[in-house]
Amino acid sequence: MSEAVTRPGITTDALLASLDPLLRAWLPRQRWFAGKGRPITDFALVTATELLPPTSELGLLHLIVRVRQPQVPTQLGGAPAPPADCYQLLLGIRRELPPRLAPALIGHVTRGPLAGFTVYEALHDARMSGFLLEALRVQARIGKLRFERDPHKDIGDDLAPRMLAAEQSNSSLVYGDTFILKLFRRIVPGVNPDLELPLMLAREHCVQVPAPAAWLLGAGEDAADDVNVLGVLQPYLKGTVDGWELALQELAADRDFSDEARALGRATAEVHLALARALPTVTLGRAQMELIAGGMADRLDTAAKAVPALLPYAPALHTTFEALADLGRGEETWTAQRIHGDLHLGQCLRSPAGEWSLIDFEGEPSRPLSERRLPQPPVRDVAGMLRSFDYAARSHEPWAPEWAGDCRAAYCAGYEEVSGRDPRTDPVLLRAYETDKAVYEVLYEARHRPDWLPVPLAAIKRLSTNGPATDPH
Ligand SMILES: Nc1ncnc2c1ncn2[C@@H]1O[C@H](COP(=O)(O)OP(=O)(O)O)[C@@H](O)[C@H]1O
Ligand SMILES: O=P(O)(O)O[C@H]1O[C@H](CO)[C@@H](O[C@H]2O[C@H](CO)[C@@H](O)[C@H](O)[C@H]2O)[C@H](O)[C@H]1O
Repeated sequence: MSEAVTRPGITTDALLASLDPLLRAWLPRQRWFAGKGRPITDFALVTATELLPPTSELGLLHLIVRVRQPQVPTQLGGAPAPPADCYQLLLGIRRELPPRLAPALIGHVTRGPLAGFTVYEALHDARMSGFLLEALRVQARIGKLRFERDPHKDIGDDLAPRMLAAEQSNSSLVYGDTFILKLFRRIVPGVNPDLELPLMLAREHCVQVPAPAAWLLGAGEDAADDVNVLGVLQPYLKGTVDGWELALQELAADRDFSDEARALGRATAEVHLALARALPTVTLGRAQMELIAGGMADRLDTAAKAVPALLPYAPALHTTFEALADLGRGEETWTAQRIHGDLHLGQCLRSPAGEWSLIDFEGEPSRPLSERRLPQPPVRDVAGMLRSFDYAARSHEPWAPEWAGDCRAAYCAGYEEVSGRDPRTDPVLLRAYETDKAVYEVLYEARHRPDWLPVPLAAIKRLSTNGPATDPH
C-alpha cells in the first residue's frame, strides 16, 4: 500500500488544473449528482489521496470535491439547494484506456501534472475495485483515509468485483456475490446513519439488517476528530429480490401479497425493537407534537405552492395536522426512537427462503443529517410502507385497491405480532404521517417523475375526504 497522499511537488491546485475542465463536464451527467440543471460556479478539491500513484501506467486517485452552484430558488419549492455539495470520486489514471473500459472514460488530460494521461471512473476497473477491498481487508491507512473492518469477519482476498447496475443514489460494488461495498457519493459531514444504525443493530443481533463488515472513513474538514463516512461493506444477500419488484410480479400474476406483507410488518417491528434497545428513546409530549404537526403543515404549504394540483385539498389536509397538534394537547405521550427514516418496498430484500431484510438506513437524503438522526415516532416508517402498497396497487392496470387494502392490514397485523402494538391504534398519528409522506411524494414525483404524479395525488384525494387512513378506496 502506498503511503503517499500526493507526490511531493504536486499540489492539489496543480491537480485541480489537470482535472477541473474534465470533471466540470462529467459530474453533472452522473445520476447521483444532486445539482443538475444549475451551473457550477466553483469547483475545488477538498482532499486528494493517491491510492496508487500514477507514476507508471496505472494510478488510482481518491478525491473529495466541493461543487458550488447558485442558489436559484427551484420552481418546485422545497428546501433551498445548499450553496455547496461535496462528492466522493475515484478516478483511474492510465496512459491508454483498454477498450473494455471505454464506457468509463472521463477524458484525456491536456494540462497540469497529469497531462497525457486518461482519466476514467475507477469503479468499472476490477483492478481498482479489487484494491479497495484489499485496503479494507488489511485496514490500510492512506493519507486521511481509514479503511476499517470488523476483526471478527473474514474478508477473502479472491473475490471478483463487479459494479452494481442498479439505478441508485450512491455507487455499489459487488465482490464475488459475497460482499457489497456502497460508496457514498454526496458526502455530508458527520455520522452517516447508514453505518451507524446497522452497526448498532448488529450489536443487538438483529438478523433483519446486514451487519457492516468494513467501512471507509475520511477526515472531516473542521475539528481534528471529525470523520466522514465514505463507504460501507456488508454481506451481499445473494438471490434476494426487492419488495417493489416482488409486489409488482405478484400483482401482475393476480396473486395475493398479504403473507409477504405480514412478514414485512414483523421484520419492521423487529428492527424497531432492536433500535429502541440500542439507542436512546424520548417521550413526546404536547410541545413536540405541536412541532411535528407544524412541520407537516409547513411542508404541505410549500408543496402546494409548487404543485397547484394540491391546492384544492390543502384545507382538508390541514385539519389532519391540526388533529395531530390537538392530540398533543391531551394527557397522552408517545415514544420516539431512531427509525429507518425512508422505508418503502424498494428498501426491503426478500431471500429465497422468504426472509425479509431492510437496507439503506441513510434516511431521506434531502433532509439535513441532524434531522435524520433525531428520534421519531416509529409509525413514520409504517406510514412509508403503507404508502408503498398503495403505490404498487396504483401502478397496476386495473388499479387494485383491495390488494393494497389487504397488504396494509396484513402489514399492520404482522407489526403487532412482534411489537405488541397495532399501528392502527394510533389513527390520528398514522394518518398524519401518511398524509405527510403523500405530500412529500407529490413533490418528489413532480420533480423527478411527472408521469407518476397521479399516484400520490390519488392518495391525497382519499386522505382529504376524512376516510380511514387504511381505506384504499
Ligand atoms: N446487502 C445487499 N445484498 C444484496 N443486494 C443489495 C444489498 N444492499 C443493497 N443491495 C442492492 O443495491 C441496491 C442499492 O442499494 P441501496 O442501499 O438502496 O443504495 P442507494 O443508497 O444508492 O439507493 C438495492 O436496491 C439492492 O438491489
Ligand atoms: O430511492 P430512494 O430511497 O431515495 O427514495 C426516493 O425514490 C423512491 C422511488 O424510487 C420514492 O418512492 C416512491 O415510489 C416507490 C415506487 O417507485 C414507492 O414504493 C414508494 O412508496 C414511493 O414513496 C421515494 O419516495 C423517494 O424518497
